[in-house]
Amino acid sequence: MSRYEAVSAPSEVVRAAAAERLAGLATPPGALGRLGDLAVWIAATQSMVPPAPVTHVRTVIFAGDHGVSDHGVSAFPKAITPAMVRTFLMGKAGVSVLAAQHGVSVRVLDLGVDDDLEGVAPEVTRFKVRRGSGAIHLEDALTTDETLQAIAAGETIAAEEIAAGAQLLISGDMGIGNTTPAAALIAASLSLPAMEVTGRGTGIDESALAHKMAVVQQALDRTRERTGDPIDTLTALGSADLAAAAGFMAAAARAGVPVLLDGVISVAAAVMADRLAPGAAAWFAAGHRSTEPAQTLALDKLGLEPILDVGMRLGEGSGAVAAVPLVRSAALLLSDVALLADLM
Ligand SMILES: Cc1cc2ncn([C@H]3O[C@H](COP(=O)(O)O)[C@@H](O)[C@H]3O)c2cc1C
Ligand SMILES: O=C(O)c1cccnc1
Repeated sequence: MSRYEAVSAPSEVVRAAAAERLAGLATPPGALGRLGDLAVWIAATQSMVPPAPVTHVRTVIFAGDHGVSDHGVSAFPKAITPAMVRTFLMGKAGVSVLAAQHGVSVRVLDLGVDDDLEGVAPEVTRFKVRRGSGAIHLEDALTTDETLQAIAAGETIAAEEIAAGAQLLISGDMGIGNTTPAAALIAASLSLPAMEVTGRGTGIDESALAHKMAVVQQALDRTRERTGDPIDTLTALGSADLAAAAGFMAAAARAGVPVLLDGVISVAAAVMADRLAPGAAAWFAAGHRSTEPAQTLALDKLGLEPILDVGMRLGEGSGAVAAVPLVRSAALLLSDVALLADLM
């Protein structure tokens, strides 16, 4: 199936040329630290040395509800999900404020919110697959057809964002309960037990955390035979919003457009994208480290070191958007700092 075709990495020749330019800048070797690595990565993804300024950054928030949210895994009720979709549309969410400050566009899409979102613009629900997903410890999240529909939606959305000029894409999330399927997808993909991946999400207490771990473990035990395949894994343990985010990232990588990852939901989608399109992770950078344990475990597996580590655990794409100024600075340093050889 073509969906599982490997993705070629950013050009090694360009990467080497970018590394050579970095080494020749009028700075001591290594003095730019991780900004230097980031600059080399951006240049390689652009296939351009020096890299172009990263002006067009676009965020897509994939919204959806999760059957598990009725089973004591979150500190909040699922009615928050449609309320937050309306808040993104008003430009008043956490990510909205950061994105406005940094000149990043935000588009929110309802893939599976358990509400008909009456009165919102039709383009918000254009890709809706269903209302809510199955409670993954008891039943599959989706049917196979729904998973394929959601992945295809994500691919279309990526193509639209790229056609609109995106040089860097961010996937954000909104959906009460979504840290549970995100942890389950990461556990299934990395062969880890629930105990290692499950975190507090919106801030559950000790006893709710023990219960959430049991829910994740039950979901893993229920589906163990089917998680060798990424589409089956998304059907069993994911959701429409997570499958669409995975399709979005896989399509970005195939198109040669870099993606800046956010917290545990975004990184779970990235793990799935790298399974759907092996090698896709070479097109991803990690915006920040979330407090969710699964996110760090998955970033290690993908070989990614987060840019920021400031204790954020919001989701929505916020940690990635907060890192955008550093990505921009990295590209600009590699293009605009003098070469030491030109000074002497
Ligand atoms: C007001 C509010 C705004 C949010 N924005 C993102 N999330 C984040 O928290 C939720 C995931 O955590 P859990 O799995 O514990 O429910 C998701 O909605 C995620 O997008 C929010 C959560 C709340 C309550
Ligand atoms: O890691 C995240 O992005 C996250 C953590 C908790 C709740 N929502 C999102």
